Amino acid sequence: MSLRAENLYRFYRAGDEETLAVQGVSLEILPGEVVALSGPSGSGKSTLLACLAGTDEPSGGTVWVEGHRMSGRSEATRAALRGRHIGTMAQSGNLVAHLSLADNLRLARYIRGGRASIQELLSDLGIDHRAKAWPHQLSGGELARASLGVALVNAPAVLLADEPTGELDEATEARLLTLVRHRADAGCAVLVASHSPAVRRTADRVLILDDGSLVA
Ligand SMILES: Nc1ncnc2c1ncn2[C@@H]1O[C@H](COP(=O)(O)OP(=O)(O)OP(=O)(O)O)[C@@H](O)[C@H]1O
Repeated sequence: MSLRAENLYRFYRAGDEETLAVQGVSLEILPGEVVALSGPSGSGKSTLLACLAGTDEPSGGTVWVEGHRMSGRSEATRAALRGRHIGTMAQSGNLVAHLSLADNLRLARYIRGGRASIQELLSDLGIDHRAKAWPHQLSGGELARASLGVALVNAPAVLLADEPTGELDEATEARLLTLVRHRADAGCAVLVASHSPAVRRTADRVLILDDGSLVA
């Protein structure tokens, strides 16, 4: 179970111009696996992740999460499925600027119906001492861990991360990847889109996208 996609396509159309960002991608991510999604800039990684998360709708093909069909459903249904089963962590972060770190986590927990202890989560992430800080007061590494906290607040079955370590130094990246690995060991299915060699080394498998198609 966890995450499965079959024959996904995503076209973008702007006037006469058409971009085929994802072409015939099939994949499955199982509980306990960390899978890296690699590929050159513009190869379709973010587009594929958005289709898997249900924030975008594929032009063709099907996505299932925990056995529920995600694609071809209304936006509200996709949002409900995502809230229940998927944690997402994006390049641009996922924190509300005018709330403290702890309040961000409380808000995410409220929206997604989780029951996790915020204190415990902050302490697992090693940022409990920053609970009252606002996002702009956090370092890059703290911000990345906070974003991971928001993604994990309802203990999702699937974690989808888009370049989560892009702006981190090596030590901070290693720390974040250890946290991700612990979640996988607890049964989460993890897919991380990244250019980073450290992410590829941490992963159990590496998928490579080229021009929208999986080539490995
Ligand atoms: N909203 C959009 N409208 C039109 N074309 C788009 C849109 N979003 C992405 N594209 C195009 O789709 C292709 C795949 O883009 P995508 O962002 O998925 O690649 P990526 O592998 O994540 O790139 P990067 O590693 O640079 O983040 C690119 O050619 C991009 O220009």
